[in-house]
Amino acid sequence: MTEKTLRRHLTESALDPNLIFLLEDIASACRVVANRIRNGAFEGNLGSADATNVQGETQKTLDILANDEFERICANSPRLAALVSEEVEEVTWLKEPQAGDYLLYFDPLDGSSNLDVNLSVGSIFAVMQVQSDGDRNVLLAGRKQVCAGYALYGPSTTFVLTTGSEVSGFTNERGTGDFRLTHPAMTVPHETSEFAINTSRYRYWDQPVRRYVDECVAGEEGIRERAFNMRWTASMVADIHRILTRGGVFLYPADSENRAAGGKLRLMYEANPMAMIIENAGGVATTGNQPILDLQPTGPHQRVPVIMGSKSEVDRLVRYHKAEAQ
Ligand SMILES: O=P(O)(O)OC[C@H]1O[C@](O)(COP(=O)(O)O)[C@@H](O)[C@@H]1O
Ligand SMILES: [Mg+2]
Ligand SMILES: [Mg+2]
Repeated sequence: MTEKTLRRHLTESALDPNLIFLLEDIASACRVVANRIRNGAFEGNLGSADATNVQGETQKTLDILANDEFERICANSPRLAALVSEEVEEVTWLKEPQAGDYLLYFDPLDGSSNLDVNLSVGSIFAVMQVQSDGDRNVLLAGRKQVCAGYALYGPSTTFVLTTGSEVSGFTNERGTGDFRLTHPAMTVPHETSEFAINTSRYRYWDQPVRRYVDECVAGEEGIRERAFNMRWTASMVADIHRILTRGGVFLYPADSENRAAGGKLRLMYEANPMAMIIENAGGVATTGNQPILDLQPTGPHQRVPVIMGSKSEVDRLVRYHKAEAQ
């Protein structure tokens, strides 16, 4: 472990000072959200709010509070032009956009069904840039992300960030409140014997996903000739953090039940940021048929199929999808 704080890590980088400003605001928002979650039971903030979001999902009180904290804190950033949040239908414009201004995409609270049972949740974010003066197009492909990250509110609060190449993990220190670099240069091992998928959806799956999972479950007797383990936390942040730490493959594929909606997870503030992190850590992120980061978005709340993690397993899943398509 190094003594380096997130602030030092950012100020020693070659990043635009306005982006550093924004990233420090995002980290502050995550710190505040962590406290709101920790004190949720005392402040009467567990449970559902009397509202649904743009995806028709019941909002938790903390979904709304977390969104408000992100908005309140990040609105300070002088070159932040717009916010795209899971919890807000319309894009929130903060200023007249100028080329190079920043666009923040975020899922303020991910895995919020875990809140009431005191399991891990997180926040996910990505930053892109306005392409030209006056351009209000926020539907940019994930390859244009200038940075992406997440906070995991688990036994400790962890902040994971990539600004282009390396993926760095910071742990929030009680007392000082600093995020300290505890996991430099995180990498996803290429090989793994662990998969993550909600297996209660087996009846809806397409053949390539069934084939893959059936072969894993067959263990030593099957064609994989080894035992596989399965983990599913129902919080993408927690599952991806485990995969960044010890490898694995995460699947929320298109299936017969969610296909009409495009999938389950949202492209702009779930799939894209996690895909950038996984790719920069040496993993692979795909819909099954194409790299997530190459998708041309069609809407700010678009849903997509997601398969990401250790290269050898994701490559295998892509092969199974190709074989099915032939
Ligand atoms: O309940 P399911 O179908 O297993 O879905 C779990 C998935 O849904 C999500 O909770 C969606 O995120 P939100 O809580 O932000 O809506 C992911 O984090 C997770 O991977
Ligand atoms: Mg989410
Ligand atoms: Mg959410």
